[in-house]
Amino acid sequence: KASFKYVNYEGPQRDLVFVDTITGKVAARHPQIMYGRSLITQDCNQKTRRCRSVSTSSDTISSGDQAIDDAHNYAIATYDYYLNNHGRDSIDNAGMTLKSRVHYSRNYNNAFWDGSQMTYGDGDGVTFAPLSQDADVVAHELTHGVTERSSGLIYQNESGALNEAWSDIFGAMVDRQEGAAGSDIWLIGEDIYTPGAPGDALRNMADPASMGDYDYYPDRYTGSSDNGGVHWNSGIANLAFQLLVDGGQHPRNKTPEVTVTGIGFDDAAAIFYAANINCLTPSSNFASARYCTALQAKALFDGGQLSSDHQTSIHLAWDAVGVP
Ligand SMILES: Cc1cccc(C(=O)O)c1OC(=O)C1CC1
Ligand SMILES: [Zn+2]
Repeated sequence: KASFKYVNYEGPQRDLVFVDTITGKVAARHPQIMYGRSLITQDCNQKTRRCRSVSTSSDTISSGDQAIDDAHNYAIATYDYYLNNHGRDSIDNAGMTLKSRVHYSRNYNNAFWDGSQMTYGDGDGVTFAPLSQDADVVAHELTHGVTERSSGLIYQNESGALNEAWSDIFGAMVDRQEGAAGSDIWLIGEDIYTPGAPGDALRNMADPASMGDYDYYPDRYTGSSDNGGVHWNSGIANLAFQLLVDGGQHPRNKTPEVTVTGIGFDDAAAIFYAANINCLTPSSNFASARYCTALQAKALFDGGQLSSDHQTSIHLAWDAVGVP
């Protein structure tokens, strides 16, 4: 049976979307509300101020500068991902203009969301190539904006690791939409990290420890570096998401051995998106993430058999990474 319920997302336009309660996917959007992408992409020309606008096109561009084109075009891809899969109209769910700045500073090995825009360095050519040149990086930065406007997860310690993980998770989902397949989906920054050394990545969601990150809650980092390990402990939630999608066991044989039944990309992403906008709060920790993802599985799939199967998989995925 296919039943529909309309979900009234918050936001000035009060978007109305119809969610299929069996699949959890957006089935239809309110016909009267117009959706239009709005973008501004700027070239900072290796400076950090007075960047000049190079495009305000709502469609893809080909300026000849790959850093500019990728920042602009991957922002469009990320906007489309959130609208088509989750019924969200931009970062604020009210059509906010997506602002990006590229060629920021000199040899800048960084990309960041600053509360109102995405900014990408060119990298130093050794550690990083220009950082907008990977779809998962652009979607990662834009998702920091989504998280800031929804759960507001504080960027330190456990809430900060969840903030980072949600950005990697939706970065992977957009990478997949743009053509990544198989294990490449789970590599973060693979197109821009160490351009001279193929095959590595900034992070690996399916085996975080292979890139030096944490993959098991009892072993988590509890120091103060990296804002309390936000880019390191994110591996714990990243791995939980990958196991929820694909099924299987922890890649480094933890005891007790846990085997997860996968539920696929669409349902896992719907549940994690709903947790961010409906349940997680600024100070949520890993235990809250377990609670919220299980709760949203029940809410999205209406408490039926599919819902209980999904809840079982969610609990096993968090068990597998040692989250209580
Ligand atoms: C390269 C970099 C440095 C510091 C913070 C971030 C950050 O945005 O958290 C960052 O970008 C990423 O992690 C994106 C995913 C590759
Ligand atoms: Zn980040």
